[in-house]
Amino acid sequence: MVPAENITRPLGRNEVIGLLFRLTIFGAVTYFTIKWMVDAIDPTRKQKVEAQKQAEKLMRQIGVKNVKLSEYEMSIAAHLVDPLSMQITWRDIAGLDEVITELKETVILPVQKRHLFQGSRLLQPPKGVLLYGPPGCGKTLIAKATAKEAGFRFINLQPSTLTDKWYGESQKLAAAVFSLAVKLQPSIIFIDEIDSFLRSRSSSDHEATAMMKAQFMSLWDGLDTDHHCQVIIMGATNRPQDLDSAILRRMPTRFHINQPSVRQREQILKLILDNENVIIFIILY
Ligand SMILES: Nc1ncnc2c1ncn2[C@@H]1O[C@H](COP(=O)(O)OP(=O)(O)OP(=O)(O)O)[C@@H](O)[C@H]1O
Repeated sequence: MVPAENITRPLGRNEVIGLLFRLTIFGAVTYFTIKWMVDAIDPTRKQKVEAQKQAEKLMRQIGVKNVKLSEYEMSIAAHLVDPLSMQITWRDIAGLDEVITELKETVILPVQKRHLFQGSRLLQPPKGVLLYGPPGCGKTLIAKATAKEAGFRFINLQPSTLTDKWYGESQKLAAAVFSLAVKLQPSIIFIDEIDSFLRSRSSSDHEATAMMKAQFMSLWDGLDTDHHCQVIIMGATNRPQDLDSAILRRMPTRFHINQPSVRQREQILKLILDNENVIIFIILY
């Protein structure tokens, strides 16, 4: 039997410290055990670690220092394109001079010569640019050359990057796309086949997909309200008719990259064959 005086006796100072110490140790062990278990059962853990390493490498390569990134931003940063590896310039595109001139005037100049355009709300660079037209006609080429020539950071966003099976994770990744682009500005978020990701909303959409689309649009609006923000979303699609009308509204600057005409084909062939040793055989009958 416990003597009555031991039950009611207040704890001494050393006992309180000992108890707190044991509780702290217990809490820490529990926390790390649960964290280890969650990591062990997460099949995407390895991918995340790889993405983090890739992101750190790319950030060093593009010379970004003293920018602290969250875990989600790191996942997105793995899709940054190293400008040194990006070789495409305007000179690598043939037959699209008009599109290039318009892109320079409406997208690049307002960012590069910001001080000249500051007073006007109408002359601000667009927050959304859409390149549309049949496959293989140079949309991706134009997006890469724009980033290279303008000196923008280029986030090549694969829609699959944003899909995560854990509830709420996709929204955090979508938010990270924008916060990362703002941290690295001036930057271009390029979404190839944007229709597959931001197609017209329908009642058959999964709840998580619908929420992500809505969040993506509200984050996009956030860019629009901040006139000093130098982030441009550039989308490319073969099927503009499938895009959500709310997305189309956010991409007021659109370029139709159509199939090249005969003259344009000639220019493309000339460019491609420029550095090749071509022997032309003329067979005379
Ligand atoms: N105007 C052009 N000048 C030079 N090369 C071109 C041009 N258009 C297309 N090409 C060539 O075709 C290839 C495919 O172009 P690109 O990937 O930009 O097409 P796309 O429109 O983005 O296609 P998709 O819709 O299938 O993604 C390029 O890598 C390039 O070699």
